[in-house]
Amino acid sequence: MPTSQQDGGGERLFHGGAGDGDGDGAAVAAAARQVWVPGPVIVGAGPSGLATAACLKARGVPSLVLDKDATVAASWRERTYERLRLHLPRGFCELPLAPPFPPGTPPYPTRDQFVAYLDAYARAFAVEPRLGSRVRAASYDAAIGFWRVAAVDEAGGAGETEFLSRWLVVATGENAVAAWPAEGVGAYRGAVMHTSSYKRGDEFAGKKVLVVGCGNSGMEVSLDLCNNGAATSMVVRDKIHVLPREILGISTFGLSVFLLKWFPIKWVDALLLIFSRLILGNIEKYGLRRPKIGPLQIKCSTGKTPVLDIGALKKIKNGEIKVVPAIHCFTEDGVEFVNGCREDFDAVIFATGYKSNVPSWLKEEEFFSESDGFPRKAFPHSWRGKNGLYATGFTKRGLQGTSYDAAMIAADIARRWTKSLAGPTAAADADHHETYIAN
Ligand SMILES: Cc1cc2nc3c(=O)[nH]c(=O)nc-3n(C[C@H](O)[C@H](O)[C@H](O)COP(=O)(O)OP(=O)(O)OC[C@H]3O[C@@H](n4cnc5c(N)ncnc54)[C@H](O)[C@@H]3O)c2cc1C
Ligand SMILES: NC(=O)C1=CN([C@@H]2O[C@H](COP(=O)(O)OP(=O)(O)OC[C@H]3O[C@@H](n4cnc5c(N)ncnc54)[C@H](OP(=O)(O)O)[C@@H]3O)[C@@H](O)[C@H]2O)C=CC1
Ligand SMILES: O=C(O)C(=O)Cc1c[nH]c2ccccc12
Repeated sequence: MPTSQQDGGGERLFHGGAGDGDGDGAAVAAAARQVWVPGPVIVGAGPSGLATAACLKARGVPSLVLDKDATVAASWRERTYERLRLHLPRGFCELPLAPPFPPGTPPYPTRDQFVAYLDAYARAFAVEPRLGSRVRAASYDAAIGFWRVAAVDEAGGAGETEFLSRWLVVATGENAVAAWPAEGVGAYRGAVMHTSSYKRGDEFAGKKVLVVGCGNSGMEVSLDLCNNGAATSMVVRDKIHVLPREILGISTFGLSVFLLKWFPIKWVDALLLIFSRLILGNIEKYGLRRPKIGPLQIKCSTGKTPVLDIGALKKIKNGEIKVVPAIHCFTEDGVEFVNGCREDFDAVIFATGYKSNVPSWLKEEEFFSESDGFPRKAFPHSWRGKNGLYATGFTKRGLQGTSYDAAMIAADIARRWTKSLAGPTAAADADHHETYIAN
């Protein structure tokens, strides 16, 4: 953690880098509380932030990781349900430079196993984020060539600190905040929650529950509710692709990655759909209409993930999970669907996805879009902006995208770091190079 020394009215601090112990360098300006960070500031201590810090560390670059929550990987620890497992095989979910999951880990690790993996990863690279530090605002100060990152101490004690750094890595994730339908729930009086708060189904035993949305969250939460004795309905308002998680004993994802090395995406999609039909049957008769475009093509062009079925489909087929159409409006005790039918529900669980929170704190609109909070450039160009701004974990490619970003960002910053140590002329050359590449 940083050292601090009182100097006149203001506090001047120096941060020695994550896990590097107390700092020993010069301080910067004399505002209320400012900390100069020699390496990059990374906002977010999820898989993306941890992987970037680890890759930087491996190249000898210190960094400061900030997270608003009290633990690393809080999205996984706090905002997922208990029975969640990774839906991609563990080999596709490992972070860079780390040994594989420990022996005995199942092919699809549980949430707790993944959290333990992330804890061990942070420990192995001695990444020690400054936790409970919520970034309220960040902006580039062109006059001094530094990012000003204002972070609030969530516990209240330390107030607000402004971190100053040459480099800012945005690692707050694609799933930073729950997305709710703009219409709200009107006069509805039952229980309402989002899947990010859903933990387990036992509190819903014997209740009538409506799950709104049929992505992987909607499907898996519906299955969990059903397994816990809730009478479950799931809103399917549009076309969706449901694929078996495995085909002929091979993970559908792994098989796709392999086939894509040899065949065009359209052929691979066609093959996936043939196998899905053979394994899952005709799912259209259960209200699950397939889009015309194939699942991988949709994933690539929009980022929308196909459902990888872990058992919900069986429950849909046997009627335990009831597929219902879009909601027209909420009533006091339930909903009216677009087909005019009304039904009462004890609880409504929104499985309506997530949003980036970047526009709420990053004062920059050239690289990040203010409308969706994602980099304007898509993978594989989404990792670097201008003036030392980087983004990791915004590729819509899961943890594999995270690993790619982390490696690219660390290599790029390490090159500039080395030049900055070599002196101002070399550092200016590095910046010139950045402009050249970016344009
Ligand atoms: C339920 C679920 C299951 C998934 N399963 C898989 C899978 O099996 N395989 C796969 O490859 N991908 C999967 N993904 C997609 C993706 O890999 C994960 O969402 C992953 O956690 C993304 O990591 P991240 O670090 O980018 O974001 P997060 O894990 O969300 O981390 C972001 C961090 O930023 C912090 N933060 C946010 N705002 C601020 C702020 N203003 N100041 C300070 N800190 C802030 C948050 O507290 C959080 O700790 C899944 C996603 C979800 C939602
Ligand atoms: N085991 C695992 O590894 C799991 C992984 N995940 C991953 O987490 C990420 C987020 O998934 P998820 O939370 O499912 O979010 P998604 O964004 O993937 O899905 C949201 C769903 O909600 C629907 N929806 C949105 N608004 C409404 C509305 N007003 N009425 C009805 N339906 C609505 C969408 O339908 P439409 O298409 O019509 O907009 C879509 O089907 C994904 O990457 C997913 O793969 C999630 C759960 C488990
Ligand atoms: O969980 C997710 O949504 C992911 O991003 C993982 C993922 C990346 N590419 C895919 C293709 C099909 C299914 C899941 C994924």
